[in-house]
Amino acid sequence: MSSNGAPTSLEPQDPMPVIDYSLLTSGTAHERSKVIQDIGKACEDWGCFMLVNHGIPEILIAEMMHASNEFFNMTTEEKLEFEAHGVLDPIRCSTGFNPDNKNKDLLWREYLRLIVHPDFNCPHKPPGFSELASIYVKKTRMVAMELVKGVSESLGFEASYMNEELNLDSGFQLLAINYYPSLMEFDGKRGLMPHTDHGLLTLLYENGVPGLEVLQNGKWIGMSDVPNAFAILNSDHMEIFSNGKYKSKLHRTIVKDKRTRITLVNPNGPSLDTTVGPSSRLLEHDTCLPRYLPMKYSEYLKLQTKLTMEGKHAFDKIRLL
Ligand SMILES: O=C(O)CCC(=O)C(=O)O
Ligand SMILES: [Fe+2]
Repeated sequence: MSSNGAPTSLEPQDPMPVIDYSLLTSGTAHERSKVIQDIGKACEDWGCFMLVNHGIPEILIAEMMHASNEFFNMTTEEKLEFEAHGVLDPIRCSTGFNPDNKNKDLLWREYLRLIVHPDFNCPHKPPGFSELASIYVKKTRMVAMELVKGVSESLGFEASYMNEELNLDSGFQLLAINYYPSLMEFDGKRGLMPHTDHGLLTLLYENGVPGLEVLQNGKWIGMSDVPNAFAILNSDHMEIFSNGKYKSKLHRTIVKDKRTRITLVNPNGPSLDTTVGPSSRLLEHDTCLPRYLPMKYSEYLKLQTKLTMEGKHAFDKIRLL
């Protein structure tokens, strides 16, 4: 606190914010309004937070982790059926199909990316995986949508505003499962390069093996020390819609632990045909200039894929100021 009692700006040693989801959904009116304030502050000061008491059963998460492990442990031939192609392919798997890909100087991981909303897609094997994933993503989507309502209110709008403006009922949700092999399987560098995600909010759950880091005040900070919590990250379209108030969070992964790391990651975006720009309500004030060019979400995804190959980011193409 400063001498006049107002909160001072964030200090690097401030702990990462922790948000109690249960207060958002079943707290008293006072608790809900306080947690919405906390969400707003977390989104503005950090661009990320840990979410506890999210109500997603630990047993379901453990079963998802187990089934994901089984998926990645299938033979290369079995996984080839789901090999990655275009960015909007409903099922995209990228693994060490070709041993030459395992360049030990590059950060290595395998992944399976599924479009799970508006339509649900999932590999038909291993047995039971699809049924489990379908239950899991319904639950994470519900949490994400409640969080977006809270974010909407924290920006001074009514809870349903972002849902309506961004057509979230037919919103695009992915389930990306990342698999960082154990040191026994692969003794090179395991991780993921610094990046921001597309969409509004990413929900991420890890299997107890740390590695995720966020850039905060010029320092990389680990995001792993809250048990049974989801890491929530602001994504590009949150920054665009809020006209720069809630910044997209730069994150990376470096796995030092020798065990296998698995993460269940849900980016949640608007519907693919929604053109996203700064909220018109935020631009009503004469003094407020748009900081981003509007772009259709599907175009953004395609542009991002193309530019990533060139080591660039789509975000830089639409930033105006
Ligand atoms: O697996 C992780 O630790 C990070 C994954 C991630 O950032 C992503 O899939 O976009
Ligand atoms: Fe990410």
